Amino acid sequence: KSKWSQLTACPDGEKAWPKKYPFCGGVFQSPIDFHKDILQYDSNLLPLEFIGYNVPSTDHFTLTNNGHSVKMYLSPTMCIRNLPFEYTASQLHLHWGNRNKSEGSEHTVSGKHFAAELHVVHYNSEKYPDITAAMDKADGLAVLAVLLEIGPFNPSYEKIFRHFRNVKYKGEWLALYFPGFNIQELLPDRLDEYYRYEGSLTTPPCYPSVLWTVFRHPVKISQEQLLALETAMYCTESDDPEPLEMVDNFRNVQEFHERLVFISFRE
Ligand SMILES: NS(=O)(=O)c1c(F)c(F)c(S(=O)(=O)CCO)c(N[C@H]2CCc3ccccc32)c1F
Ligand SMILES: [Zn+2]
Repeated sequence: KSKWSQLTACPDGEKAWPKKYPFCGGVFQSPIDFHKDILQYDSNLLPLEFIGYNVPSTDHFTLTNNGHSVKMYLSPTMCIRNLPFEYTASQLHLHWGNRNKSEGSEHTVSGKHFAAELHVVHYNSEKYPDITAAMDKADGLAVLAVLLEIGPFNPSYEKIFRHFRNVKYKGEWLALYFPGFNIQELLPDRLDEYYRYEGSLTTPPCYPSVLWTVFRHPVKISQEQLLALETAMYCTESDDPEPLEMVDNFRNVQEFHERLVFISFRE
């Protein structure tokens, strides 16, 4: 990141994280780079099954800017099967770059960043009562990741992006009613093709508690939708005299020694 982007971006200081959050300097850290000599095909990796992702319009979602990402709380009726346990949805959020460098994904493939990345965070509701109890347990969380790249306008993503303009500043929140919205519209078509590995939260406290599923196929959003994401959000509060743009809110890839990433597809 250039000096300027560091100056204008949220003070991320990921190098300083381990001092305050020891797990950030520990093992099983995410994100990572997927490259061929750490990938291993696993025929037991089944397509994920989503329950309750087609949420009724009576449900509302809370969208909030927490100063380093925009997160949307999801309905607890949403869950995933076909993982070692049943995992219940908690929230979704995104990571992105900046207007001069639209390479803000967290995971990379053969060293290549994608434009942005969507994360849908779930917790193991079979073993833990809520995400707070689950988030520091080795089998506590499951995060679905979608790599985003530039292409045609994406009406499904627009259903959430158009509200981001109303939570521009840290601390702002919005209760949203979506007339019939299937969160699965945000995922790629091939739900059977994904990377799977055990990793961590990519933000402090970086607990090594995440079963990662990164879908192989990227989803396309338009240049304009991406630019709106890269320029609309601030990590500061609305009355802050020195506004800081929320850009480059992705963690750099972590060392991945003696570990394998399992893939559900044959290359
Ligand atoms: N990239 S990621 O998927 O690892 C990831 C984030 F990148 C991120 F920013 C957040 S957060 O909630 O916005 C801020 C930190 O809590 C979470 N939130 C998770 C972590 C802890 C927690 C507790 C309650 C609800 C959600 C979360 C997260 F899982
Ligand atoms: Zn994330």
